[in-house]
Amino acid sequence: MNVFKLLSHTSKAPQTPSAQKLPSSGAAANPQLFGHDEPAKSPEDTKRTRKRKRGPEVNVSSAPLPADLDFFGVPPKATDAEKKANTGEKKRKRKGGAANGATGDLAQAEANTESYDEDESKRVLRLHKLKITILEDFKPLADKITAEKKKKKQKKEKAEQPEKKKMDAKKQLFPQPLTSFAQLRPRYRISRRLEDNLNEQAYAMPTEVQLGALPLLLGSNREGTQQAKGSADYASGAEYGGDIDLLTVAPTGSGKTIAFLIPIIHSVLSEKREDTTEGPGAVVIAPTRELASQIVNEARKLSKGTGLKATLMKKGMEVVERPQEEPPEGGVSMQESSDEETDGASESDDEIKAIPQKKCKRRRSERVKAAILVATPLALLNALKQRDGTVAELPTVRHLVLDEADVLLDPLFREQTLALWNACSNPLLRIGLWSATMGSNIEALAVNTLNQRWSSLSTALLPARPPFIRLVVGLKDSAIPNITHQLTYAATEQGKLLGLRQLLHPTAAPPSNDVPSLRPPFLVFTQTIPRAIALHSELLYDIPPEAGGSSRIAVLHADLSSSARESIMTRFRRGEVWVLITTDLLARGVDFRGLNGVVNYDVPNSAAAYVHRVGRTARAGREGGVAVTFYTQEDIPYIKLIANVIRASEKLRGKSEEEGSVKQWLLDALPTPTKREKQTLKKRGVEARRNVKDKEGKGKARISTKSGFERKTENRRRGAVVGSKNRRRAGVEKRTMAVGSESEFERFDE
Ligand SMILES: Nc1ncnc2c1ncn2[C@@H]1O[C@H](COP(=O)(O)OP(=O)(O)OP(=O)(O)O)[C@@H](O)[C@H]1O
Repeated sequence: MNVFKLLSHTSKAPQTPSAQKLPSSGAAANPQLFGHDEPAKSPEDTKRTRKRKRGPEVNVSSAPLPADLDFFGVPPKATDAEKKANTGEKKRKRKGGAANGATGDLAQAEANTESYDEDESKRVLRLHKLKITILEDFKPLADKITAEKKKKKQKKEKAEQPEKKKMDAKKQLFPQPLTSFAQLRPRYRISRRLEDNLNEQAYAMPTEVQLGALPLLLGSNREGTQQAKGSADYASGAEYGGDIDLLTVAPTGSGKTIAFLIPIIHSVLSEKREDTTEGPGAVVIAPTRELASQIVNEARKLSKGTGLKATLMKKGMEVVERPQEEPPEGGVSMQESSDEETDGASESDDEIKAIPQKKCKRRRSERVKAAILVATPLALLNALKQRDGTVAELPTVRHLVLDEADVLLDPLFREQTLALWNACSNPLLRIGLWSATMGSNIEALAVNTLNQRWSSLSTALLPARPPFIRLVVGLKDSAIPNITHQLTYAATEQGKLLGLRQLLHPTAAPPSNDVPSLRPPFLVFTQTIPRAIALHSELLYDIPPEAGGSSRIAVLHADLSSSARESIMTRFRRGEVWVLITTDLLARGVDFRGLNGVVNYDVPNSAAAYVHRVGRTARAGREGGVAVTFYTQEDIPYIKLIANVIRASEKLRGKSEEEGSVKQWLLDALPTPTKREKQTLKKRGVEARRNVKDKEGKGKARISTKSGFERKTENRRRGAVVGSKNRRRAGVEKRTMAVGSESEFERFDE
């Protein structure tokens, strides 16, 4: 019997394994999460139907749509404007292709790229659940601070500022949406190589975040600017010409990486800075080495053949000119320690290790010559730290991107990240903060930091201060709607192990009506490194040798060497490893395209952590991703945080309260954690699981460190010894029975 059948809460109707479409079965025809069941209207259509209702709620798993509305399986119908632009491009290619940046071609293409009018832009943005707001607009203020002689006038104007700020603070923007990648070159004049490199990825259409962020970051277009000037109410954002600071909150797996890389590459290429030995033009910070290296790969694919280089910050690299120095007495070499990067997980504090001094002799360092540098915060900070403890400046950096900005500005990394932000001393620095989750405190911190930086600059010679804009896709801080969630009460640690084994051996317990099947490859998350290691040894022999045995299961955590981490990542990506047990090290940003599911063996320590962990599956619009979360008695005080996220995600999918997996009675029954409890949980995780063993060496939260196979073999051996003893004893007994009956009771004492 499937013991979890009665205890599980699952969010989706049953599916037989054969009927189930899995993320591993390939890319989705449409990577968008919202609004792709409605075609984009051509500008002409819009004129005909000015007023329209909002698009219907998206139901990703809905029944087949009528042919004229089924835009899921086929590329979207191009608007007339796009068709013309595409035809123009094709004609140009047929002619043999003009030189890169040929203005005649571009002018032609540009002329063919009609823009959406105000109503249509608003409709498309709303349909795709994009909300773009100006958090701080300094333009009117900065325009007025022009010269000394206007001081008197300034005083009066300053008095009006608060009112102005208030009015501007909530201003919404409706930029021209980017509904096809073919619009990039004619509208924003991106380089031919960049366009070709993007085309090589064969993305059918932009995702929601790309649809909104690329027009904002790539700047103005002729029509957009005219519209912006022509209408007082219509704010397209084009007047900022791409010169903005941007905070983006968009779902996991929605393609944020290329949304920030394309504008960076375009900008660096436009600057045509020949000498990259002065320092990088753009820096991207990510919380883990795995994510940083993935971003570098993406950047390299997009910048292939452009002459622009992207590099991962590694041990021994120099970013700025520093005098060759011996490490301080008994101290730690910054260069050496930079490789011991943290993972953003609760145990990361333990991971910054001291290196014995004899290892600290600094080699002659390699100087970074790349235009785009991708690094983890500690690695870059260590490379910038000078002997006197100060941090060297990076004046060449014009673009700073904080990927997973909320964790980078969380107390764990905050100091390091802010130090790097401040080290980017170029007054024209533009910042991008990107994540799938963003607390309001992070937003406030970003605004504060921007204000402080601006007030420390001598602004007289600077252009107007750029606005700080926020782009939100979908529902903020929620899990993507195309995942099937399963919240399972396992009561105890043993219950969790049993549950995981049932997932590993689906034939032993065929998927019931309530429990979706979880096919490898999948990730298993634990709270700490020791628990990941223990769970790995427990399950090591669970996969039969015919299927590859112990080589199919691996553990990845921050205590492993970087080469071991890299090798496990490669084996998992290649499909050689099927089940990867890990900590929150892999919870954020890491993109395993065909990952079928995620198991939260230990409950994540915040709602945001849940959103990121489960977001490793069902990426780029793929269907069939499953997220299983086991909870025990110890988790009950906190599980409501997770139940709420699941409820919100199901609502986004169009499920009613009755259809959803998390029922109202469960939410009513679960306690609501206090603010303090939430903070403690985030910092330390569930206390009972911190110590693997209690005083008696057992512990409720203990995962046996012996594999099931080893234990079985041991038990069998022990059984055989006992059996042979018993048999021997039985023989002796028989003989002694014959001698005297009192000997019969002696056995009971043994
Ligand atoms: N327009 C697109 N069409 C199809 N796939 C896309 C598109 N853009 C990006 N992708 C793919 O989507 C996947 C996820 O992209 P990416 O890693 O950038 O997501 P993300 O938004 O940064 O996610 P996370 O929040 O988890 O970091 C990648 O495999 C990427 O190649």
